[in-house]
Amino acid sequence: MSGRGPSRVRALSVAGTDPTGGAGVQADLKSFAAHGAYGMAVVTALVAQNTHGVRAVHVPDVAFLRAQLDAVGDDVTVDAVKLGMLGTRDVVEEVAAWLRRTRPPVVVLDPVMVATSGDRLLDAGAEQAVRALVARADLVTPNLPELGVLLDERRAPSWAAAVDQARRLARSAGVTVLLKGGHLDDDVSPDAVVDARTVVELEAVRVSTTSTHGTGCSLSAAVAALRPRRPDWVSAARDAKEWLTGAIAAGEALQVGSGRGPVDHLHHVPTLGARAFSVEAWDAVADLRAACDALPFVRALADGTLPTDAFEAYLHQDALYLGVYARVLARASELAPDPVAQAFFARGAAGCLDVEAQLHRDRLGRSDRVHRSGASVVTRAYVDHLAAVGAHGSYAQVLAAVLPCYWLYADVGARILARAGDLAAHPFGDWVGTYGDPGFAALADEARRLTDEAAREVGAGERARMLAAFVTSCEHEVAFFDQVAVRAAHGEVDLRSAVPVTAG
Ligand SMILES: Nc1ncnc2c1ncn2[C@@H]1O[C@H](COP(=O)(O)OP(=O)(O)O)[C@@H](O)[C@H]1O
Ligand SMILES: Cc1ncc(COP(=O)(O)OP(=O)(O)O)c(N)n1
Repeated sequence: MSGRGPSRVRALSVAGTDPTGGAGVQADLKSFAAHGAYGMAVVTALVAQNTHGVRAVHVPDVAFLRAQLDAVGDDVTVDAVKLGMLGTRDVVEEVAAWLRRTRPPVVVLDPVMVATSGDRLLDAGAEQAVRALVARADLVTPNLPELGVLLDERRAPSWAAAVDQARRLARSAGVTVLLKGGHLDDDVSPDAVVDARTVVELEAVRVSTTSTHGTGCSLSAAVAALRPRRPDWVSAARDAKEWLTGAIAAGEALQVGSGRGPVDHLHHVPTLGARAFSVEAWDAVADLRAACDALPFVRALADGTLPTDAFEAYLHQDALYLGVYARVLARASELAPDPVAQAFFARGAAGCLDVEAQLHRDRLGRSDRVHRSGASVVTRAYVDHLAAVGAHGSYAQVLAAVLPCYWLYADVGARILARAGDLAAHPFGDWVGTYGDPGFAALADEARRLTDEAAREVGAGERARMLAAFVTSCEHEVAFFDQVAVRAAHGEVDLRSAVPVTAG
C-alpha cells in the first residue's frame, strides 16, 4: 500500500433503492462517482418505485442491516457517510448505534420522509428517532417540509421563515444545516448553509423541468463526497449545488421514464460511450442536407446552366467569407491540443487564402463585372457566427462550427461532380473539380476525425453547444448557396445592401 493515503474519498451511502436509478443508493453512487469518490452502499430498504412514484417497500430485518454495516466497517476505512431513506424506527436506531460504534469523520443526514410523489418513505412513528439522529450528524439536509417535522413545527411559509427554522435547528442539535429551497414556489431555487452563527445563501436559478427526481439524494451524496477534500461545508455545498443545477438541466435529455425523470449525474463528464459526434451531428442536419441538394443554385451549378453572373456573385461572396473562415481556422490551430491538429488547421487557413482564393482570382479576374461590394447580409450572418465562436468558443466548439464548410462542400461537391459529367467542357469545371476532388474529401475526413476526437473529451453540456454550433453553420451554408443564386437567376444581383466583412 502507498504511504500517501487513498487516491479517492471512500464514501458510503446508507439508503433505500430506486430500480430506475434516479434516487436512493443508485443516485448516491452516481453522485459519488461524479465527484471522484469511491462509492459503497448499504441498503436499508428495497423500494419498488419509478419516475411516477412508489409501488412497494420491503425493509429487511435489521440484523441483516447490521451485517451489511459491519461487513463494510470491519474492512474499509470510511471517509464520509451519507444517510438517506431509513424507513423505520428500528433501522434509524440500528444506524445510530453503528455511528456510535464507528464514528466516521463525515456524516451527512438527508432526513428522507416523503417522496415528492407524496409517498411516505419513513414510518410516522420513526420521526422522533430521526430527530434524535440529527445530533449524530455533521450536516443535515432537509427540504422545507422535512425541516418543519424535525422541529415538530409547521412547514415554514417563506424562505426567511425557513432560514430561521434552520438556524434554530442548528443551535438546538449542534449540527450544520444545508437547507434546500426546491419546494419554494419561486423562479429561483436557493439553498443555505446554516450553522449556529452564520447563514450562507447559495443562489441558483430554478430550472424549468420535470427532471427533479432524486435531487435531494444526489445533492447530499455530492456534499458527502466533497467534504473530506474541502475546507468547510460552504465550499462543498456550493460546488455540489452548482453541479446539481447542471445535472437537473441535462436531465430531460436522458429520456428516462415518463414521470418526473432523474437528473444527469454525469452531465459534466466526458461522453464516453456516446455516438461519435459527427454521426449525431450528420443525423441532426439530414433535412438541411436534403434542402441543400434541392437548391436551384446547386442543381444549375451541377448541370452547367447557372448564369455566369450568378456564379461570379456567389464566388465573390465566397472570397469574402474565406477571408474570415481562414482566421477561424487559424484560431482552431491556435487552440489545438496537439501538433497534428495544429498543423492541419494552420494548413487549412493557408489553403483558404492560397488555393481557393486563386480560384476566385482567376474566375473573377476574367470577369467583366467589377465586384467591389462588401458582404451580403447572408454572408455577414455566417461570418459573424464563425467569428463569435472563434472569439468566445472552446476548441471543440470552433471545430464543430468550421466542420460544415469542409464536410457539406465535400458531400455536395461529390454529388455535383457525379452529375456534372465531363469537367473539361463544363462551364464551372474548375470549381466542381476542386470541391469534388477526393483530396478535398480526405481533408473533410480529417476535420471530422479531429472534431470527433475533441468531442470525446467534453461533457454533455459542451457537446450540446458543439451540436448547436455545427447546426447553425449548416443553416448558414444552405442560406449561403441560396442567396446569390436566387437573386442572380432573376437578374437581381443586388449587393447594395452589402456591408464590409469584419474579420474575426
Ligand atoms: N427546478 C429546480 N431547479 C434548480 N434546482 C432545483 C430544482 N428543484 C430542486 N432543486 C434543487 O435540488 C435540491 C433538492 O431540493 P429539494 O427539492 O428542496 O429537496 P428534496 O429533493 O429532498 O425534496 C436543492 O439543491 C434544490 O435547490
Ligand atoms: C430510496 C429513496 N430514497 C429517497 C427518495 C427521495 O428522493 P429525493 O431526492 O428526496 O427526491 P424526490 O425524488 O422525492 O423528489 C426516494 N424517492 N427513494
